[in-house]
Amino acid sequence: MAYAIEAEGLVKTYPDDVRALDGLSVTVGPGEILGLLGPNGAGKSTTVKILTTLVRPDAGTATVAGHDVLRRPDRVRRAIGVVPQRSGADPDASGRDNLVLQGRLYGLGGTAARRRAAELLERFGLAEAASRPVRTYSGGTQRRLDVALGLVHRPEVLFLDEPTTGLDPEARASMWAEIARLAGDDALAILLTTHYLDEADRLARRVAIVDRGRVVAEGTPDALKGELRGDAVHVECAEAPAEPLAREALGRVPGVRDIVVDGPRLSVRADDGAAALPGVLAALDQAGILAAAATVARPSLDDVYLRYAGRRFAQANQADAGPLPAGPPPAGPSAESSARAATGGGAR
Ligand SMILES: Nc1ncnc2c1ncn2[C@@H]1O[C@H](COP(=O)(O)OP(=O)(O)OP(=O)(O)O)[C@@H](O)[C@H]1O
Repeated sequence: MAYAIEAEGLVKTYPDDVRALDGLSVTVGPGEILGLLGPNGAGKSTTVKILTTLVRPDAGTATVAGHDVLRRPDRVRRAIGVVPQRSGADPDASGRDNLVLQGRLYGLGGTAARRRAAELLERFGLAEAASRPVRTYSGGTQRRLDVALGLVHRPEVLFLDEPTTGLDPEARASMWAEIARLAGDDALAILLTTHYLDEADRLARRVAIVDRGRVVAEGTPDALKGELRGDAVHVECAEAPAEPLAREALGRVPGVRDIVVDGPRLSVRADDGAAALPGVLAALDQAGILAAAATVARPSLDDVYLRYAGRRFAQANQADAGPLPAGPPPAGPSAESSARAATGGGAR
């Protein structure tokens, strides 16, 4: 299969030894949405910048729409649409004028640019707002215009960098529907970065979980979740226990595996979470560890992240994952072999 995006072993170190990418590899096929999911600082934007020719990698290779990003950046740029985190629209110009200008920048004649602008205004439900200055737009309307701007020149590959950050639930849902249509009807290859687990779960056919500059797991959301046999049992302790003590106590509970101790939050897996819960609480009690709350849940992408990155997604986000100069491998099983299993061998 010819990939629309193929990146292999990307490495990028910024000044002061900030290792933003540490051997990241991804592929995206035509008509496919790949969700690049990771907490703040994981390396998602740097990946997008390399693939859109804005930043040079220190090592690794990448082709986009069949063109090498280092050797043919001009061709790559013509083949891609980019919707950056921060809107590039002129706030004082109208939505229509922004679209027409974008068309002219891509070499369309005046009539063709106006025709394309009208098409996109219609398609993205912007016809009513078309003549108003962009600064009067709501967040959702502005974001729809940003996507329309990325599509003016009919790209083959679309990069969406956190497309729904800051949008209200209704605007997010409508953006999700539009993105799904772009991959479905228009067969665009879409690389979407997000730090919303639910967004990746809903929208992406495949998800690559990025942590500290590398892909730690990749597959369909269902395959990734399906790999986690059984239920997740989460216990929130009144205060953070000593890790060896908590591990030892939980390790004695029959049928319990994949123990993660993350401050006051303890997590294990069990085939039948509800049946295991009393034993888990009793073991903690015996060890003098006071549980404040406990939940049993079917696997979520958060559990997938926890398994491969060794910490909870929200915590990594808050902590600003930050760079690791030469960090240790994540906790858990061999990320690469499991990731391959999740995708039937297709993971990179
Ligand atoms: N121009 C730069 N100079 C120095 N360090 C940088 C630069 N750009 C990014 N970094 C650092 O590289 C790491 C990865 O950043 P990147 O923006 O790629 O992550 P991200 O996953 O996109 O995060 P976010 O969701 O916050 O955008 C972070 O530690 C960031 O601080």
